[in-house]
Order: sequence, then structure tokens, then C-alpha cells
Amino acid sequence: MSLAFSLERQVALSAVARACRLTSSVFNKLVKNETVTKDDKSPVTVGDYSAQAVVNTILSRAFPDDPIVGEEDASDLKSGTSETAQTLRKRITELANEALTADLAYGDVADWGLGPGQERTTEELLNAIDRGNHAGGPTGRMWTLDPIDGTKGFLRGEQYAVCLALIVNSRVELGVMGCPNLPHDLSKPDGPRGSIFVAVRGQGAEQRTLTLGDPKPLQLPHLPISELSFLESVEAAHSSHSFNDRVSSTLGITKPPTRMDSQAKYCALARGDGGAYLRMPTGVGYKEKIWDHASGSLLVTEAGGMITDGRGAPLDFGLGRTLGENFGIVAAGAEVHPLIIAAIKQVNEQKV
Ligand SMILES: Nc1ncnc2c1ncn2[C@@H]1O[C@H](COP(=O)(O)O)[C@@H](OP(=O)(O)O)[C@H]1O
Ligand SMILES: [Mg+2]
Ligand SMILES: [Mg+2]
Ligand SMILES: [Mg+2]
Repeated sequence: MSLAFSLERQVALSAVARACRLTSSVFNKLVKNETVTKDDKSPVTVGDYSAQAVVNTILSRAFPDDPIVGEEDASDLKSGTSETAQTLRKRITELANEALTADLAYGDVADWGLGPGQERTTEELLNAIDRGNHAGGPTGRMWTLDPIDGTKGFLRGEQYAVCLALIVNSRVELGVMGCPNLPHDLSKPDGPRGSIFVAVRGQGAEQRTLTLGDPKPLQLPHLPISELSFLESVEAAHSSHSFNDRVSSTLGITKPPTRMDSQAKYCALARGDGGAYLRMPTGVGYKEKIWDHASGSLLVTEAGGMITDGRGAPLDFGLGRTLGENFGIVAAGAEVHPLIIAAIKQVNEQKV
């Protein structure tokens, strides 16, 4: 008898590994005009688009009936007539095809449309990006993809993650995250780096190399308050640094926070770095996106930790493309999590 979701896990690992190779190589070659600004003023690069094209192409071949909730869409790319749009389309086609046609590697199956000779046209690749336009919702199977989470970190040469999760009836069942720049040891930022993380509900969490070898099970250690440090966003606009400071003082945490872009924070947490991830809103109105938290939330719970919103409510992945009214995110070891929720309440009460 095979384990639940074993095929999905193999396909997701293979897709994320290929996307990571693509994003790592594109970083060194990025030139002007390969990063554009979206309507919400956030950046997107040829790396984000090509990685979404690669992952969606593989998913669509392996699971043709599964909808995909992906961050990026190709409408501007398809309609653009400027020289920039034409250059972008050409680059995305080159990069995605380079990744899809690379030799079969560990775990790959040629039937997924991979390997030499499997080039796609620009139109096919742009349509693959748009397979990510699904609206989400409470029932059925769906994938959610963030082809580059932490695009700002990616552009700085710092942390980012390729994040893919399978949601079934609102529950995350499988999560894979590729973190090409994450140091194996956070205290040695110039040492070896790059890992892929995977979790399946009920089957635990593990860390592998970027070529999917050397699986290591992950278990969140119990860290006393004296050893805790908050993992938080680098971007002050994404989560309130000052609120975290106040929660930290309330709990008697003395270590400074560890700032890191993307869901790499969940990966660091799951392997015992930091001990807690706190993301409280900077204002009202922003709704967290499901692709920013789906894979990370399962990794943390499968490593023995807990995750809720800032009020202690479970994250709801069945509301569409966003987490709806969930307010902030708290992920931590099971012993520490309730203490953080209590400290947040205390800080909020002090405010009024
Ligand atoms: N005002 C806001 N509040 C919270 N998150 C935001 C935000 N604006 C953008 N984001 C999200 O923050 C993500 C990065 O998170 P982090 O700060 O942990 O690196 C972005 O993902 P992308 O980089 O995939 O667009 C984006 O979805
Ligand atoms: Mg983005
Ligand atoms: Mg993101
Ligand atoms: Mg992204």
C-alpha cells in the first residue's frame, strides 16, 4: 500500500526542484526591464513568471483536472505590445523551456512532459501561467503556488522560496518549499546553502538537498524563552516590527529578531531556528494570500508546532485566494504558541 499523496508529493518535489534551478540561475542574469511593477505596486520578475510557467506545466500534465491558485497571471504579458513586453515573453519562453527540457533528475518521470525535446511554445507557457487563475474555495482539490515568495528578497540576493501546496476541502495536505539561498546553518551565512522542505499531513516534515537527496526529518525543539528570537519579515510594510518588539518585551525575550524574507521563515522555524514566527498587520485592509502560508503552515504543524492567526483562530484556506478575516499569523512550538497569543492580547489591551 502506498502512502497517501505519494504521487502528488513526487510531482511537487520535482516541479519545485526544477523551478529552484531556474530561479537560482536567473538571479545572476537579471537585467534591466526584466522586473516590472504590478498594479498593487509590488515587483514581479521574469523569474516569477517562468517559475510559475514551469510548475503549472508539470502540474497540468500530471493532474490535468486539478485547479491551481497561483500568484501571477499572464494577462499583461499576453496583451503587451511594447518592446519590454516582447522581451519578457521571449525570456520567459527561454527560461521555462531550459528548465522543462533539462535532463531527467531524481524522481522525475518523462510522462510529465519533462526532458530533452519537450519545448513548449510561448502561447502554451503563457496559458500555463494563467492556469493559476483559479478563485479557490471550500471544496475539492486545488494547488496553490507562489513561484517566488519574497520577490523583494530575491531581488536583494537574500531569502526567497518557491512554494507549492495541495489543498483538499480547505485543508492543506501537502506542502513543498524550495529555498535556494537559505544557509544550512543560520550562524554561518556564507556557508553551504539551499534546501527543499516537504511535509505531508500525518507523515511528518523533512528537509532535503536542492537535488532532493539526503532527507532529514524535522522536529521543532522546545526552546525556553531565553533561547527564543522572533522570525519576522525584512519588509516593514509586510508586518509590524514595532508590534513584535512589544510582544517580545512582554514575553521577556532578550534575543534580537531574525529578519528574513518569504516562507523561508517557516522552514527556519521547523528546523529549530528562532522558535517563533510572528506577522502582525501594519494597517487595516490587507488580506493575507493563501499561497503565502499554505505550505509553511503544514511544514510547521508536521514538525510538531502550532499555527493560528494573531487572535488564536485557525487559518482558513477555503475562502478563496485570501485568508479572509484571519488577522496576522503566529507560528511557534506548541508550548510557546499560547504564551505568544496571550502576550499579543496584553499588548493590544495596553494600546486602548
Ligand atoms: N501589506 C502587506 N502585508 C502583508 N503581506 C504583504 C503585504 N504586501 C505584500 N505582502 C506579501 O508579503 C509577501 C512576502 O512576505 P515576507 O515579508 O514574509 O517576505 C509577498 O509575497 P511575494 O513576494 O510572493 O509577492 C506578498 O504577498
Ligand atoms: Mg508578489
Ligand atoms: Mg508571496
Ligand atoms: Mg510571489
